[in-house]
Amino acid sequence: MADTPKHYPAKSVSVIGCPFSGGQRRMGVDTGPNSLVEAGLIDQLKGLGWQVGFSGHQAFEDVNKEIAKDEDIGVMKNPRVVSEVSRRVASVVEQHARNGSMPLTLGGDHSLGLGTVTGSLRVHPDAALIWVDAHADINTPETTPSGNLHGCPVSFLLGLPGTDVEPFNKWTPPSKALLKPNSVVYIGLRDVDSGERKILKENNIKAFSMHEVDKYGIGKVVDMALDYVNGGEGKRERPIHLSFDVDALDPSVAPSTGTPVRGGLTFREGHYICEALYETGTLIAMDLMEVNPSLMQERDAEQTIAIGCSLIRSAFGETLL
Ligand SMILES: NC(=[NH2+])NCCC[C@H](N)C(=O)O
Ligand SMILES: [Mn+2]
Ligand SMILES: [Mn+2]
Repeated sequence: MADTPKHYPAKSVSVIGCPFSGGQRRMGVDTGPNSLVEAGLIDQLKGLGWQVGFSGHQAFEDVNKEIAKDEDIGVMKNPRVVSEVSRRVASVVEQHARNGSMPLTLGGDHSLGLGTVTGSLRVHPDAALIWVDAHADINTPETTPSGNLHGCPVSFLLGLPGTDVEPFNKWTPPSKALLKPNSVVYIGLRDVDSGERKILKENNIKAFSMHEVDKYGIGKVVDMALDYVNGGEGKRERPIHLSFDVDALDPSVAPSTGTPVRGGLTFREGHYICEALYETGTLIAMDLMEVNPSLMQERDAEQTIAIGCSLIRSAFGETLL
């Protein structure tokens, strides 16, 4: 059991609330971070023995104001706003990680993952990415069926063909991509677009879909994922950035999210992933994304917020016994 994280000097976490919804089209996901904090997340983390830094949510008002004016580029929706927010998030995450405090980013939509993972990799260039999601979020501006950039962050992180587009290439040019295809592992996939499927195959990207979760069980899947990124059975050293989209969970468990897909992770499977990653001591950052409290009924929203908090607690050391 890890007490001090292996890649940080102390149990210190910085909570980065990102009230942002411009990577998709449903209202309300920008209120996710505040709902998680209002539900008591900060004190819960303190209760687990962490020093918690939180001084209010990121101020994106000035960027958000530009949304109405932000014309499509090709099929991309809100490209300038998404790019600017990711750019800022990358530098905030980077600063906290450099100061020795683990960034915990609360979304907001998953386009924010472009920023969080970029920030992590600037400080921990050898980090691997574990992306827990119903979706692969690896569309490029050429393959995206929706134009919603929350379906694209991983392709930008990898600098795939098609991502050399303005305004993203101004600050994160594909030629300087920090993430390699063999440093990514997916868990929970079940809604992958045909263009994404091709990208996953061509780049040989490791993915455990719900089919593998059913076949092997979550314990084995997480072990295989960790063995893969660490390059050896039982090796647990490599820094890991966990990007958790709450829609990885089944909609019966986490209903208040913008793109729910049935057949997802159970309550325990979701928590198990977080617990197992905590146990390795190698987590260097976590994202909890796509909690949208304004969808569904109030009871559903409360349930989803509560689960967001408990997934985070599991990743920060809450145990059952
Ligand atoms: N982060 C998410 N919830 N992504 C959903 C993406 C859905 C679809 N693949 C798209 O590109 O539009
Ligand atoms: Mn998703
Ligand atoms: Mn996602």
